[in-house]
Amino acid sequence: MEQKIAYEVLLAYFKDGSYLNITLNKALKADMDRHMKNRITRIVYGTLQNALLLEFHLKKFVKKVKVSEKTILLMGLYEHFFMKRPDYAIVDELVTLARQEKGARTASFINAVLRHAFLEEINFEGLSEDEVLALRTSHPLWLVKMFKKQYGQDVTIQILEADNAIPLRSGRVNTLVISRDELIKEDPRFKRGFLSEDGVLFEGGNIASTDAFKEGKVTVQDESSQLVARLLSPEKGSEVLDMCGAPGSKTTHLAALMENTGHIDVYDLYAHKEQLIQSNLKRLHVTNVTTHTADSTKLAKMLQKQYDAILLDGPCSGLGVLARKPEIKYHDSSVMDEIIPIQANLLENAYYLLKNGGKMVYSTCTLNKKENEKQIERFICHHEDMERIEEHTILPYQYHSDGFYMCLMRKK
Ligand SMILES: C[S@@+](CC[C@H](N)C(=O)[O-])C[C@H]1O[C@@H](n2cnc3c(N)ncnc32)[C@H](O)[C@@H]1O
Repeated sequence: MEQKIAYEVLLAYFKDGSYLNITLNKALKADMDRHMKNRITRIVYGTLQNALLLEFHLKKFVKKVKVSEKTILLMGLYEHFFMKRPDYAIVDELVTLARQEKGARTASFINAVLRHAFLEEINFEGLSEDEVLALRTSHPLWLVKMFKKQYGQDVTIQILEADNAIPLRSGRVNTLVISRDELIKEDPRFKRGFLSEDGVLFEGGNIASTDAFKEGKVTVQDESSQLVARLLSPEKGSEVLDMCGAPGSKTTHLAALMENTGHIDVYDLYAHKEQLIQSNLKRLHVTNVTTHTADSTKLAKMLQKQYDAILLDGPCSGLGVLARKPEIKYHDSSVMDEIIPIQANLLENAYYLLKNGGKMVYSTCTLNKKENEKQIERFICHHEDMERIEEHTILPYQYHSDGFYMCLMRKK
């Protein structure tokens, strides 16, 4: 049963590029046993996080496989090398799965390949140090080289290893409705987080299936992402702009910090995403926000007003969230080059929309310094009246959280 569910989630990713976290959350039913949910999650995430390494080993035994066969074989190799389950149990379960899904011929093929592949260790002979590191941690070589250049060898190794950890199930208590202590008392499956003062960690599977979530007492948000709204800390009663807001995690946090006073305008490029923000506003009892669909690179020309506080949590390469979204590391690196000028353009718009004496936060969930520190250095260079107040990079291994960059600035 577990193998079949994990197989279906992984196959949907390998075949159609579906979002892993969305298909997995749909597959984990509320009435499933907690240990079963954990095992399925581990097989799904572990297999995809380690896919480059597992494919490297697999290529020694088969040259061409169908996507359904590849999915089963990678699962088997993951369970053998990382979960250390007995080989006979892995083969038995996966051969049965292959027979049910694809018939007797596929089952005997899977049986033969797994038995051979389990007999050998993974062999990196003849590869460079960087190539071995890239394969061992299943990251593309360009990314390993980029991190090494920007962070040095030791930090890079820790980042790459943290990218292969199973992410925590983190949430943010909605202080408009309940305090963190009260929530934990109501449902003891929630524990205090250790990074954000609004953070909780959940040990019962999917937070979105709890009553607390449905009643708007808690929302799904990584703890490092929760530090962003607190860094901006808008005053009660102030005018706030959130330039890239969907699905609204930080907008709703800003609203909670403002205790539903003042006003927040939130924008996103896509109409369907504006609806996501609206449904989160409703669920989380937020009443001081107006949503808009527009391109925020054109906002300074469109709007006549200026704001006391601005959040720019824009598009980025997502290299801080590889544990949660391992599929990102297999994307083409050219995406990054396209994003950098868009981020610079969004920053320019933020500058013109900010009042003198106003504050803004620029944040990303990436660790690429060209999108973070370097982007802000260039921005500040162009605007002498902008002052950098605080800048933080959270690396994913430090708190078992997403990696995040955030910078608080003030306009003089
Ligand atoms: C990192 S996500 C924002 C997450 C959000 N702040 C939250 O905490 O839930 C970046 C968002 O920027 C939006 N976006 C990208 N380009 C944009 C643009 N030119 N104008 C407005 N929104 C944009 C994307 O649709 C995406 O929803």
